[in-house]
This record gives sequence, structure tokens and C-alpha cells, in this order.
Amino acid sequence: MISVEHLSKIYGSTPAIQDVTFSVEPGEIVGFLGPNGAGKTTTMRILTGYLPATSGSAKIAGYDVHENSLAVRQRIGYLPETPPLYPEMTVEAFLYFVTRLKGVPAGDRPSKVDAALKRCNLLEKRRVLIRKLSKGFRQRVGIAQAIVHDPPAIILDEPTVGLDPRQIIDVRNLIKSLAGTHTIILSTHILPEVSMTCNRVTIINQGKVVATNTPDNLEASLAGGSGYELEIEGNSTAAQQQIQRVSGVRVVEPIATTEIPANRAVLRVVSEPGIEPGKEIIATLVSMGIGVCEMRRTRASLEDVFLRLTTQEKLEDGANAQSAHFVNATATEEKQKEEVTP
Ligand SMILES: Nc1ncnc2c1ncn2[C@@H]1O[C@H](COP(=O)(O)OP(=O)(O)OP(=O)(O)O)[C@@H](O)[C@H]1O
Repeated sequence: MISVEHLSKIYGSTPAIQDVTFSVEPGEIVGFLGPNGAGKTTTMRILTGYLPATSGSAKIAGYDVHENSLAVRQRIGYLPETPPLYPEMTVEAFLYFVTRLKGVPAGDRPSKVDAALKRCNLLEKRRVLIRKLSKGFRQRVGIAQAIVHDPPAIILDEPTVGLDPRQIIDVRNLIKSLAGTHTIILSTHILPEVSMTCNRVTIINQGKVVATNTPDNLEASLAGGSGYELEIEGNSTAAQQQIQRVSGVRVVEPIATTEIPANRAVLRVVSEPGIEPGKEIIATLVSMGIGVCEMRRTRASLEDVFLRLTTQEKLEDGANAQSAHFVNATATEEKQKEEVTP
């Protein structure tokens, strides 16, 4: 439904995006995730026909965004970072105005406007002036104007920025309810937004795509990702050796801690991607007479993946988007973690 190939945009001498390639299948919600200045808005604006690319191509529903920009605009809904609303219009009048701009036949306009009002929970605000609405309701009007002509593709740029937690939940639920019948690209720098709403995520950093996958696969792909942390009582060296033999276990190592009694130890187990050897580990320890005082699953979060991909130097030049290798975490990660976590 949406395909982007080798797209680049250079402002003067500043490359905003370079060789960006990704696609979105019908009915999918894809998160376009990146830190500030990564090139998200630039990509969205090219996709919606508001900005010409320097090179590369983008198609929506088979139409080239540059060559067939009118056909593209009729087939997409766009919510820019700041929704283009007319404050002196009522919600309903504004949506009628948008249907006219989008070329919806006059006879279809009442039903389209009603459907958008209903979908965005705006029925009771239909006759209210937009300037009198709270930020959350204005954002809903922004989404309503993006969907009122029932476009197959919807592009949302930072749709929850500036909203309070309740409004964020409402807007995310609204976006999720659009999936299936619409194809959606949602740009954001907020990680939970992606985990909660998107089927897939494309991570962009400094104008380049550094990863594309499902949130789950991205988490699983992080080296040292999934596994367990165990607090055991008994011979920890023997336990370590036996756990290492369990099928699906990649690494077992002791974690130094002073917070447990002397006859106990804490072990970190890293499992092979997609394998959960937890039951076998427990059975092994029980058969050895070793006490299991605590066992918890450990998992790399999307946040870990994001931070690795966007804050660390690449070891190899031109590393492939799906299999880039990165150096170990640095102290700046912790700082950035605070910045990207709402
Ligand atoms: N009109 C412009 N002229 C020159 N440089 C620009 C222009 N617009 C964007 N840039 C630069 O292009 C890069 C990408 O900007 P863009 O706005 O696309 O990023 P973004 O990921 O949307 O960031 P944010 O989340 O902060 O909005 C940045 O370095 C930005 O400074």
C-alpha cells in the first residue's frame, strides 16, 4: 500500500534523509520511530506530497507521490505535527470543508462527516467552535480531518504529543481501531506508543533506516536479550555447569551481589532466540537438590534496541539495516533513556 524506495532529501547541504527504503502492507500500522531531527517529518511530508524528494521514489496505493500528487492526496489522510485547523469554524463545518477539499461527492459528505465524528468521539462537539476545544479534542479533530474522506492510507506525525495521559490512551485506541481497514504510518519518538499500537516498526536515525521489524523480533534480536535471572541455594558451580547443558541455553554466568546469604548465588541465563528453556532449567536444578529461591524472566525491551541503534557508533561501515552490529552501551544511554521515556 505504501512503498518508499531509496528516498533522499537534502536541504541546501544538509542531508535530512538518505536512501530511506521501507514498505507498509495493507491494514498494517507501522511506527516510524526516531529521535528528534532523525528525519521523520521530512519523510512524512514527502509521502504526503508536500515536499519534493531530492532522489528516490514513494508510492501510495500504486501512485507516485510526486507524479500523481492529486491522486495521492485523495488517497491519504495526513495529521501533521500541528493540525491545520480553522479555530473560528465549528468541528462539523470544518469537516465538511475538508470533504470538499478532498473531492468527496456532495451526496456522500453528510455520511462521511457523521462517520468521522462518531469514530473520533466528537458527536457532542460537532457544533462547538474549534478554538473552544481542549488540546485533546483538537487532536481528535485533527485525526477526524485525516480520515473524513475514508482514505486507504493514513499518515500521523507525532499524534499524541502534548496530550495528557488520558487523552493519549484515547488517541492510541482510536488509532488502533483504524487498523485493518486503513494502512497507517505513525511517526513518533515515544517508545511505548510503538509497542502499544504498531504491528511493525521502522527505526530511523540521522536520516537513515537502521532497523525494520516487529517490536517483538527487534527485542529478540538484541544480543544477550531474553533469558532468566535465578537466585539459587546450593552448589552454584555445579548448577551453572548443568544449566549450561540444557538445550536452548546460550550463556550462564554468575552475577556478583552482596545482597543475598553466603550459601546463595544469582545466575543470569541467556537463551537462544525463540526458545524458552525455563521448565527444563527448573527440572535440572530440582533433580540436583538445588533450591530455587527466585526465578524471573529477563527481556531486552524495545527501548534497549532503540537506544542501541540510535546512540551507539556502528562497528562496521554500511552495516545492513536488519543486522547492524553496535558497540556496547555507553553512559549516554541512561541519559537518553530518561529523555525518550515519557
Ligand atoms: N526546512 C529545512 N531546512 C533545513 N534543514 C531542515 C529543514 N527541515 C528539517 N531540516 C533538518 O533535517 C533534519 C531532519 O528533520 P526532521 O524535522 O525531518 O526530523 P524529525 O525526525 O521529524 O525531528 P522532530 O522529531 O524533532 O520533529 C534535521 O537535521 C533538521 O534540522
